[in-house]
Amino acid sequence: MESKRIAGEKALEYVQDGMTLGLGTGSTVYWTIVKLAERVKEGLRVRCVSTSNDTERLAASLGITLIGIDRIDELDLTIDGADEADPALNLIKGGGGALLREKMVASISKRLIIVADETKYVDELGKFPLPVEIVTFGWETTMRQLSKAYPCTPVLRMKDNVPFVTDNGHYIADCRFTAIPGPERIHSELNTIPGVVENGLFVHMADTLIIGRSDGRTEIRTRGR
Ligand SMILES: O=C(CO)[C@H](O)[C@H](O)COP(=O)(O)O
Repeated sequence: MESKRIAGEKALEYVQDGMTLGLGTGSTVYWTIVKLAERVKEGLRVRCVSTSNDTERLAASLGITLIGIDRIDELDLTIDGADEADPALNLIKGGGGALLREKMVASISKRLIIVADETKYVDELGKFPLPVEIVTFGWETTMRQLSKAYPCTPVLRMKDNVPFVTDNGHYIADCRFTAIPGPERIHSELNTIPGVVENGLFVHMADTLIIGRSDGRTEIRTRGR
């Protein structure tokens, strides 16, 4: 928890007065949001777009100003978490089920900063099952299509013994790969399968990765442009 807190709070150094921000989802960005709320109470002026109902509730409860995504064309900065990040800063996201809104928000952000503890930084993506958001209609068919197209085993995500439903009313298929050596190709191909809404690969999207270490230090990695 401490390394998540360190990473999450460090991201505040990139936030400036007057910015419009994207707020990610999860237990690391939680610390960013709590710290942001402290700064807002001290007078920082920001407007934020949230990536999930959970984040919206948290941010609103802490007095952060929220606006709908449709009210803006571009965000100055989005801060979000990740389930895995590789040296090229490609990511697996969606462990919390918010990948669709997270990707939409990231796609209109001038800069995407990822906050994560050191366990998330990997040489190659793929140990964490890749979350794929799928429509509920014909979900078993979509899962069969996924396992025909890729060397992966899709498992329907469950919560409290019933299928987990995303904020958008969809299911999640967690796809177990042994490795994802070519994330670019898989990322674009996956979304061509009918029934797939979006997948949790974020390719060439993150600009900066803030890694929180268990020894209390942070490490910053930046994507080469
Ligand atoms: O992608 C996500 C939610 O959809 C999260 O950012 C990801 O799962 C990381 O979460 P945490 O910071 O709790 O480890």
